[in-house]
Amino acid sequence: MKLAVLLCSILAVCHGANVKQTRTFPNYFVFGVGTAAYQIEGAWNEDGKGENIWDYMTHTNPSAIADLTNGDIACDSYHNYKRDVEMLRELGVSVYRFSVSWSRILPQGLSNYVNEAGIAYYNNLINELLKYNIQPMITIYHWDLPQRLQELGGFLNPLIAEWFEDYARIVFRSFGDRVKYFVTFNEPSEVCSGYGSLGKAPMLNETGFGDYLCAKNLLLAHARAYHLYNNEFRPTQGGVVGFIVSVGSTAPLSDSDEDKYAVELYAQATWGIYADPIYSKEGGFPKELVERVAAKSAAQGYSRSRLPDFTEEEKAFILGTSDFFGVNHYSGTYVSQSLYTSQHAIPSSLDDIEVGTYSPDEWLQSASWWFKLMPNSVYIFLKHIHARYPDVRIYITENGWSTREGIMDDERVDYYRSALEGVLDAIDEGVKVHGYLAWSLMDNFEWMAGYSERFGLYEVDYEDPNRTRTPRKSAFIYKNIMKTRLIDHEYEPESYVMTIDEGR
Ligand SMILES: C[C@H]1O[C@@H](Oc2ccc([N+](=O)[O-])cc2)[C@H](O)[C@@H](O)[C@H]1O
Repeated sequence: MKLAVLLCSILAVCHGANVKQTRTFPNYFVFGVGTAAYQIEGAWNEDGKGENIWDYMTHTNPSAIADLTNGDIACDSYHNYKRDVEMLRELGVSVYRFSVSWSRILPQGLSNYVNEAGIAYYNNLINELLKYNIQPMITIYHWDLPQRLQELGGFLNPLIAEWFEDYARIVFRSFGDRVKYFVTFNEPSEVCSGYGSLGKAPMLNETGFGDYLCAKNLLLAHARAYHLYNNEFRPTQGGVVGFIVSVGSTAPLSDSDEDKYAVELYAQATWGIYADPIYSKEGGFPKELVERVAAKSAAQGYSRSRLPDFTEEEKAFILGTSDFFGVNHYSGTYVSQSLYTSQHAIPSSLDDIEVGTYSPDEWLQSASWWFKLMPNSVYIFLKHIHARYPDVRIYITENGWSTREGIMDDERVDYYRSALEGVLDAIDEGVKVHGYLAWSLMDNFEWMAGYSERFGLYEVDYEDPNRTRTPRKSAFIYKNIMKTRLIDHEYEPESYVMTIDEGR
């Protein structure tokens, strides 16, 4: 036992190195990393790829992005995918989550024309991964809708469910013989924020309408793809299909019943709206949210609720359509009814529930304005999901920390160590967490923040035409955690030269 750990056990007061150090991750637990197509691929118009809503938005409205950049080249993974797989081997991950670009596969979004060069690119990547025993996890949709479909209304058009089903069929048919983990949608809240705010493409800003309509259509699209897999592909391919929700951690600002209820309302409005229809016992949108939006809509003079509800048939069609709960987690906040101010956009979902949030100044600020470190946040959100849906199998599909440029990223090292302690704490208490995928394999195009925020285990040099990737300190630390299956707070890399371990 190392000296610091020994002292810790004697004093029983630990900071960083602590008595839990020997806890190991269970055998069933998988580790990996994630990326997304628009954020890394580049080659925005190469080999027949069609335009998507991020191409369109960044080209027609460059000032929407903090540093006026775009994903035209990004990490150039379209040409560098073999180096990406080499990095995965260096790290020793067992799962790589990446997304496929709808408009690289179907340039116009619709299934009449398949771009074989796009299919070939993903086949090459998948085959390279499997050569080294790395399991691919495909996200079918990570925010990059073909522009043509946006011109037809995008997620505001109920036909999106059919368009998505057709696209998913091509993905399952092309890759499902080798890929056993699929995710239909990454973070519906962020997809739909593109229809209810200026925060994401296509920046429609139909607040309190567009986001709700998108939620309904997206859930129906997801369910169609899930049933399609069940009926046509699962019998021969035998994989799993999940859905990824972004869940922040929350705590009531005070012990009052109002603030405890505010936690519930906030959960309903920010993630229950997407998760309850699939994972709850009864299905459908969360009850109080439905009531509140209906009441607010009536008070605002609308003759029907701005939240279009499901029919009973639709509820049944969506309920249970996920084989696991994929969760992306970053920030946390205190919530309270007393913090609500009527300065929220009206109408909007936060105005509908009349709840406000607060993150103390003492919480460490990441490089992303929206992301402060709430103490114990990973444990808190895992317990919250478990309490809401006790039987569900959870995979943390994204978690990480943003910094500016620099290789010695001790903040990120501390972040990963304490996040993974939170995972172990939750597992100890019966939460069914089966995997953890760090965000991200490498720095990439961080949506509205461009390249100004960095989430990578590997730093990417955007000045270099080859987009050289260099491992950060956190890459060595995460590698050691995956290799030993425990969190050694004392571990320091012997050198900062990355190699591939035998057998990887
Ligand atoms: C850094 C990754 O963020 C994911 O999306 C978000 C965005 C905003 C929040 N939030 O809590 O405010 C959480 C997650 C996204 O899926 C991924 O692509 C990365 O950009």
